[in-house]
Amino acid sequence: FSNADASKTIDLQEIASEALAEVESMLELERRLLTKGLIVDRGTSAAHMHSLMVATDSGSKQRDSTLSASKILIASSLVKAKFDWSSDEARRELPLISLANTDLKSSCPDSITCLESSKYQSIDGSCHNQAHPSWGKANTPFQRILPNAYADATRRAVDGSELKSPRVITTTVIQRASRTSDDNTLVLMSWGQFITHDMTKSSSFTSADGKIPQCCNVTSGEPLEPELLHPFCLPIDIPVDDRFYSQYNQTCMTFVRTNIGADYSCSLGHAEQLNSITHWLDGSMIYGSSLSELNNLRLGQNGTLKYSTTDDGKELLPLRPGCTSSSCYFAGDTRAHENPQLTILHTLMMREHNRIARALKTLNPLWDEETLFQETRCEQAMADFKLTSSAVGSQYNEENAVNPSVLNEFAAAVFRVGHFQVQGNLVLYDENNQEVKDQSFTLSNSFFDSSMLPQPGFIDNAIRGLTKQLPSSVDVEYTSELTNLLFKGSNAFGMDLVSLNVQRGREHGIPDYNTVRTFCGLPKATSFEDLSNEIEQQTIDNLKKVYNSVDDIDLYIGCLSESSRPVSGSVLGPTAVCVIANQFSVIKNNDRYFYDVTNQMNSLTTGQLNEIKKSASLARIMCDNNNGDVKTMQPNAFRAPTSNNGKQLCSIIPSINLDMWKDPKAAAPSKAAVVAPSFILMIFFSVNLLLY
Ligand code: HEM
Repeated sequence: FSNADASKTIDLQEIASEALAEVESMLELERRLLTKGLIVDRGTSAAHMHSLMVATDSGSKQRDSTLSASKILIASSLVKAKFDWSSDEARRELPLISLANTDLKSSCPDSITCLESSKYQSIDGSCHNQAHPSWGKANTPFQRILPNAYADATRRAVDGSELKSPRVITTTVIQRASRTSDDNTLVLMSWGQFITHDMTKSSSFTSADGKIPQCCNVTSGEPLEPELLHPFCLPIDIPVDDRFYSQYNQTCMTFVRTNIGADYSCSLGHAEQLNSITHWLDGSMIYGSSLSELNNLRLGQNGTLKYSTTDDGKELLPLRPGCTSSSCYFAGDTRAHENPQLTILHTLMMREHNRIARALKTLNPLWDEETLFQETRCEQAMADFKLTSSAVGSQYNEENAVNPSVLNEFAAAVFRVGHFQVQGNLVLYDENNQEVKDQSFTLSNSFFDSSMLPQPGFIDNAIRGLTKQLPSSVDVEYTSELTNLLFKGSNAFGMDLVSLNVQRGREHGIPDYNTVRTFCGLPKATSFEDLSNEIEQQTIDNLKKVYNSVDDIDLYIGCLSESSRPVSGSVLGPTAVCVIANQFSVIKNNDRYFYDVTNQMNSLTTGQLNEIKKSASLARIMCDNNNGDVKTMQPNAFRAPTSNNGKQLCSIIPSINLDMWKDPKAAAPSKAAVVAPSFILMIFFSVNLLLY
């Protein structure tokens, strides 16, 4: 090793055996906890709903990956300790130690082989880049802009002490929501969530039978005794005098760590959290991230997706067989029914897919089911979401491509700032723009409840609400529906999303705000006062109460605090804009299947590309796929209807001319008719977020 003490030697096999034994004893502890019932079971309300958000269908695969990575991680720590390496030395030296000749070899991820270059992108996101087939694949690790900031199991304050409980950060820094945006509509928020669910899902560790460990004593509301704590638990302390939870005697909020994965190089080194869905903007929330999910969603007729119907024949998402709960719909992402607006977006996209599949069938009657499905999968999303791209499209160069994976800083901290836009009360409007009082609802009463969707008028009234109601506007102001009542179900209290976000960032070892801010080109702050250009004084005063040093601020909290002074033309501050722009640029520029790439065998024709750029819009999707009563829409649905974005009749909002996809040979798709299979989801949104 380049810097190791040559007098020290290590027996790697011995270390491997020690690591295997340590994981075995962890599993033994888990078995004992399970027999005591320390798992989150159905019906335990907030914790159960949270587990729906963070558990995954591929749980057992992820569990195996986590256990394997844990063995490698433990072995790495043992080697680091033996050589007395600093974190920097360990980061440099450990990846040089191969595990090929040890018992840990079987813990390394299997390598992936690709078919010859494929016309359609794979459903699990693999093989976009033949030389790096795992890039962007589901169940592979996040990447990072900056090295992780672990002290031990989480991040600590710079003086080595424990950081204050995330709940104390919430109650000190976060204020009650009171202000709304002037010019955006609530669909901007919902779209942000929809895009998130295309790109990232940090799934929590589950037991062998797919259940999330319970990390608090559910009877007393207190922390569990240490010997009863599952090794993947990292519960959040709630102070006894908490302004809300004290009335329910809750001093503990359950929290389970994210699954991890090892590097494909099969060497020692740190582990990284896994993204359990494809990293690409490929519509995985519509189509799933695995073949089994996709097969379960396809109808197998004319390229369409499965659906259920209302009494009057309107298509809704398909229903899980035998389901009796209030959230029985399924889509490509398990979080689809987390709130009714999100379920509506999923419904619109499923309808749009089926609308396009039927239109392509009419245009090209000889296309078989598979061709219709694949062409629609590509075409639908491209047509649905107009991206800002150059008029001449872009070029993909495989040799220069870099890893496009989702950034851990983005997923575990920065993009979560979108939560501030959430409204606690959702207002629905009828065709006369009058509130429909008996259908308007609060978020806390509708988490994972999509039973309203089949009600007459509900979807159309909700579409009008989404495109009329204004999102909450101010950074450190949150609705209490999220900070006290998240996933409350029928209980009196729920969880706190801000605490979960802060804890998730620390658990993922996300660097502090000042470090990332400096990476983004802002001056490094040496005192809290140095933040005054980006953060309001009142917020700085509150930050000082909960952080000892300006180098301790959680990235998510720093980015939230910044957005009271957004960069010109954006709703976000400079650090958030920098990380988000970095993320979308890396995903777009390294995707062979991106819709506007013009130099691939499967690229769109110029005519098709122009058609999409000219005419694709969310307004059009809403016009085409509502229940029949939405007759007008502002052309830019993300912006409030104003004089230069006034409501128009749906009939005059531009729509894509699908004749461009007519296959001249009719019997089989010609190259010209093969649509570059990439999705256009994000820039539509991110441009709004960054620039508006
Ligand atoms: C009603 C609206 C929303 C609710 C109830 C909600 C709730 C949640 C919850 C419970 C988590 C997981 C927390 C954890 O345990 O780590 C989460 C994660 C996340 N949310 Fe939201 N969210 C909403 C809207 C949004 C919006 C509008 C955005 C962005 C514009 C967003 C971005 C994210 C991101 C990036 C993650 C991390 C995803 C991952 O990697 O797992 N969310 N959200």
